[in-house]
Amino acid sequence: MARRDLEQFKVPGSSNAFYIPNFVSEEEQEYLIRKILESPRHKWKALANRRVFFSGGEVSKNVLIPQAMPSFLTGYPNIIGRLQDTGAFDSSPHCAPNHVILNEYLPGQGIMPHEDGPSYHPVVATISLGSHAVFHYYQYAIESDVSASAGASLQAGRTINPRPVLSVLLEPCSAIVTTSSLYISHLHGIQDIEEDTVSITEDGHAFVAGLESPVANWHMLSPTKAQAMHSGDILRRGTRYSLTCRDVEKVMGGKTFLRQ
Ligand SMILES: O=C(O)CCC(=O)C(=O)O
Ligand SMILES: [Fe+2]
Repeated sequence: MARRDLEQFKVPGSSNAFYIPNFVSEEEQEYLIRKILESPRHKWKALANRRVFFSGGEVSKNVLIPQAMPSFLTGYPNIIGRLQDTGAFDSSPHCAPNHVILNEYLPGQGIMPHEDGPSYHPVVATISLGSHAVFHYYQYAIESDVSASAGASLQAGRTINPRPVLSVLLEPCSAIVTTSSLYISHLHGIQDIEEDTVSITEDGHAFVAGLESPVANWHMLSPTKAQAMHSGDILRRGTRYSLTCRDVEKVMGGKTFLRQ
């Protein structure tokens, strides 16, 4: 696949988020989901609100203990190589993701606002399969800002401003790349609801019901899907798989460990 210029996929309203629709084809999506479902049951870890499995190894104390990735990531359809071709990992230590967390969400499941933490180089590429998600980026509240703290949740003792700074609609087959400060100093999450309702203003801006923040990548969605959507349309969630691909900076057996 030809090298893609990430700049053309920049999400309006942020210089650190890039949305790539149709990153994989429908056929590739079908194949990936089949391979994911064929993965041995013991590889999955059940969490309170989703199931996960780790590819590329385990991360312990910020260090990756590496293991081979499954061929659906490195062979056909070569997700890792395709991500390298975006240039997103050009300045990461291994110039490619070496760790992939696969998440499975059933309708009604989500992920609380969180940070991905310091084990990783500050770039994450997330591929969505099987269903859409509305993905929000949040900021910590300034403690003196009383109105922002109303209804806010806490992460590691810090208050999160409940109003997202950026919201994007992730279509099945898409990739979103989050970098720099949006990775380092922001949080991200997906609400645990069964459906998302889109409202569209007369001037063509889309909002997700219940949230003040607009869908920042509305004009980047696959034309057929976005054009077919009307105000008040309900997007029912199905089972969604996400492949979250990152580069763990320190790898066991890597240069740092070989040095005597
Ligand atoms: O499923 C997603 O899109 C996000 C998952 C996530 O944030 C994570 O695995 O850290
Ligand atoms: Fe995350």
